Order: sequence, then structure tokens, then C-alpha cells
Amino acid sequence: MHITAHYEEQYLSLMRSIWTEGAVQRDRTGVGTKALFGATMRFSLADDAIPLLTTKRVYWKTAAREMLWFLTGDTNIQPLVQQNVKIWTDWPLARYRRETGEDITQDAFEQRIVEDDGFAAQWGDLGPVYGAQWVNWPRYEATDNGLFRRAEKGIDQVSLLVESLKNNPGSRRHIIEGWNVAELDQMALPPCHKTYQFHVADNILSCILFQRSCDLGLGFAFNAFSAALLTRMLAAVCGYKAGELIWQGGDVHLYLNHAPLVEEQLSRTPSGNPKLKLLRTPDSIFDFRIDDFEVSDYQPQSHISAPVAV
Ligand SMILES: Nc1nc(=O)c2c([nH]1)NC[C@@H]1CN(c3ccc(C(=O)N[C@@H](CCC(=O)O)C(=O)O)cc3)CN21
Ligand SMILES: O=c1ccn([C@H]2C[C@H](O)[C@@H](COP(=O)(O)O)O2)c(=O)[nH]1
Repeated sequence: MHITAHYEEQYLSLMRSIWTEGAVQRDRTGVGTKALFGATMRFSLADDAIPLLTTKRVYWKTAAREMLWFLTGDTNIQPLVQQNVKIWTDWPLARYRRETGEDITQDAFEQRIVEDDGFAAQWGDLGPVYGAQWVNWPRYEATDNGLFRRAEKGIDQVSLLVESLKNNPGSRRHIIEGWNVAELDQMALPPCHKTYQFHVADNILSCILFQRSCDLGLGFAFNAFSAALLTRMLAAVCGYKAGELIWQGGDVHLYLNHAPLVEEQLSRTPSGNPKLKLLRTPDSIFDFRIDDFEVSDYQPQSHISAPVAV
């Protein structure tokens, strides 16, 4: 018998609250949402526990590939599409259709992104989103004539974080920040999972993710897994154990056209305790590969598809 509730009950109960009590909002996408402001969930990462949803299948490798892509600093969707990861295609595709007037299909657009480097360079970039800010936050330096120029190398927050976690574990400044106010207008979307704070106590590494805006039906499953994965990767590289992921949401919402997903998911009961194993720990946080990750004990219920609001 289970005395303590399954970790996923937090998710289902938040989903239920939003669906029954959330305020209807007219949102940027025009789809409409029900939303609550301010939510917290806590997930243990001890003993390889990983907060994967079990009431629907989550394609965790897609989320892991996205996380590895963030860490490369790349902001072009080409390497994602090459790996068959299509979760970011909608935004460049919408821009292409808007600016050229060409009614290209998603498949044809993705094929051109993969096959034509020039096309990808022109149309596949999302602007200075997560990757750019994480490992190359722009710096400006004064020149002799009183002007400023952009320094060749920006700030690598991820490397600095690894250094501070290793050398100054008691710090209260272990942060990765995506919200570069000066560059928001150049981004396809301003960062949602915008602030990660880490904490070391007794050689155990924990993470708080603050997510300003959360698509609870679609994005959350990825965001929670990714944050847990990043915490595990950092812990391994720094020689710590992983403790907890604390997820905090600002505007947490369900899109009104996700009704079938919500009804179906709320009728299901979570079960099982999936594990994430890191099969190898490279010397550098930047050298993880997709084959280093193994999920076991994951027998989710069937996938539930839902449209993404662009
Ligand atoms: N409305 C919205 N929701 C999001 O979650 C979201 C955005 N926009 N814009 C930026 C990124 C892109 N993200 C996405 C986009 C699509 C899926 C998605 O369609 N997921 C499906 C299929 C996953 C797959 O093909 O592997 C799913 O069922 O999880 C997930 C996250 C997360 N973000
Ligand atoms: O990692 C992500 C990225 C995006 N989302 C969702 C949250 C919102 O539904 C949209 C972003 O729209 P804004 O108008 O910029 O808030 O994408 C997510 O849940 N997770």
C-alpha cells in the first residue's frame, strides 16, 4: 500500500484546479486559456528518481535533445530538425509564411532547413533564446573613442555555474538566467523557463526552476524532465548527489483547445517510479550525449496528443 501520494498527483491536482477554478484569459496566441497565478511542485531526484509523467507517454528523448542543444549555445533549429525534433519548427515556419507569403507545408519547410544550410541560416534561427543567453550572454567593452563594442566572447553562465558549484558550494548565487531584458525583442519567444537556481547542502544538489509561463498540457512535461536532467548532469559533473527539483510557475495555464487531453488525463491514475540513469559522466557538462541517458521503469499510459498554440 502507498502511504505517500505519487509525485504526479501534484500535477493532476494543479490541472484539476485550473480546469475547474481557473480564470478564462484571452492570451497572446488567440486560443484562450484558463489560468492560475503562482504554483509550486516538489519532486525528489534521489536514487535516480525522475519526474516523468506516467498518465501519458512523454517523449523524454526529445526533451533531452533540446537540453543538449541549449548547452551548445545554438539557437538555430537545424540541428534539432536533423534529429527529428520538431517542437520548435512552428515559430520559424510562421515567420517564413508571413514574410514570403508562400504557403509551404511544415514537412517541406523542415526538409529545406535540413538540406539547405543557407536557408537554415536565414529562416531557422530563433534569435538569442536560451542557448545564446546561457553560454554567451553578450558583453560590451569600451573602446578608445568612448564607444562600446560587443565583446567577441559573451558570458558563459553554465561554465561559471559549474565552477561556483564546485568551488563555492555554499553560495546563494548559483543561477542561470535567460531573461536578458535588452534582447527580448529579438527572440522568437521570450524564455519561459527563465531562472534556474541551484543549491548545495551536504553534497546534495537541488534546483528551483522558475517558469514565468507554463503550458501545463504540453510544455510542462518537457520542462520538468529537462530541469531534472540538467540538475542530474550538473550533480554528476560536480561530484554531488541530486536532491530535489522545486518547480515554480507564474502564469500556469491550460489552453481551451486542450479539453480532450485534460479530460482524459484527469481520468487516469499515475503509477510507477521511473528512473533516470547517467551511463557516463564526461569531464565537462558540455560533453554529454543522448546515449548517456537511460530511462527505466517507465510504463506510461498512452500518448495523448494536443495542438500547440503558436
Ligand atoms: N504553446 C506553447 N507551448 C509550449 O509548450 C511551448 C511553446 N508554445 N513554445 C515554445 C516551446 C516549444 N515547446 C514544445 C512545443 C511542442 C511540444 C509538443 O508538441 N509535444 C508533443 C509531441 C512531442 C514530440 O513530438 O516528441 C507532446 O505530446 O509532448 C512540446 C513542447 C515548449 N514550448
Ligand atoms: O518551455 C516552454 C516554452 C513555452 N511554454 C509555453 C507557455 C505559453 O503557453 C507559451 C509562451 O507564450 P508567452 O505568451 O510568451 O507566455 O509557451 C512552456 O510551457 N514551456
